[in-house]
Amino acid sequence: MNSRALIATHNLSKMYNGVYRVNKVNLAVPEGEIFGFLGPNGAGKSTSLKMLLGLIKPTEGEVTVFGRELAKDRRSILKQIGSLIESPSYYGHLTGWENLKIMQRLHDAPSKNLYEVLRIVRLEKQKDKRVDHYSLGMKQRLGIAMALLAFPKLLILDEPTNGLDPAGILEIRELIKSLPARYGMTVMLSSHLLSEIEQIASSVGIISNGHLLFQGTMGQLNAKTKISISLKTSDNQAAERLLLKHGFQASSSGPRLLFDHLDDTLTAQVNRLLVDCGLDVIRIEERKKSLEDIFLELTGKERSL
Ligand SMILES: Nc1ncnc2c1ncn2[C@@H]1O[C@H](COP(=O)(O)OP(=O)(O)OP(=O)(O)O)[C@@H](O)[C@H]1O
Repeated sequence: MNSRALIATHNLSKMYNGVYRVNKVNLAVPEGEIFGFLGPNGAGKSTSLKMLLGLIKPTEGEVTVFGRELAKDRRSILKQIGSLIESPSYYGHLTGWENLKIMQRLHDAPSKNLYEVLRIVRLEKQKDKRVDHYSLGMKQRLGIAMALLAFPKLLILDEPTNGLDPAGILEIRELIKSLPARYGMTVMLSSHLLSEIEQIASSVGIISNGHLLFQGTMGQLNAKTKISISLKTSDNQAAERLLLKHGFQASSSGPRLLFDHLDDTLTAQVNRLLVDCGLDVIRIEERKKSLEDIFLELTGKERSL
């Protein structure tokens, strides 16, 4: 990654009851990006995020944020991070405004920020309602407003769209996406949904069973999706032998022959070779390995270890 890593971890690990739930994770979250931390339930996302925020102590490894070691400079680092981990904490009997006011004083943030964050999360009209009477989506937006109050350089959000309805998800997604350009923030957020990360993140880290399996830009992850040509003939075994003689290696057998890296010209050549040798070509299909396939492949492999 080209830009500076705002968060970097070195062999970050956490053991619970003799089992490593986070295992030698080396994260590099680039500045100014939205970094999606993706993994199935129980993969170790929340545990990792809690270590980044100094909420729990790593069993091993180090966390560096803004180029400074978290263990040595905890207070000043945490002052510049906004976060929402698990459900937002608030006083239900107080209004949204009163809750924000408490946070604003705690953070020593300018009071004009109160209006600004309310506007960003679109809670201006409900600010005088008791939070007990808020919908789940409103509570989540209040949580994000609290995390934004001091306009931190870094925002860490654990499953921010969890439990929201589709309209709420869309709204929060658009809001988060606007933060790097509008306020120069770096955002790290976790999700167990590939579709969510795909739509929001510019960089991604994939974790499963405590291991970081992939880290890079969304473009690098997308580059792993590949097109293959699937072939069905009147005699697949004969076709496979014939094509191999001409330098075409099938990547998998079964009812279809699969070939990687066949462009249009080579596909036409394969077709001609088969027909010329008296083999009927019944189907030629293009198959694209989706991101979902790759995600399942990555996490599935890990599961079977
Ligand atoms: N305090 C704890 N004590 C013991 N085990 C824990 C503790 N916290 C988490 N774990 C275990 O560590 C593993 C990772 O949990 P974690 O909450 O980090 O996963 P996650 O990726 O955030 O998934 P989810 O989305 O389901 O929360 C799980 O198996 C969980 O049961």
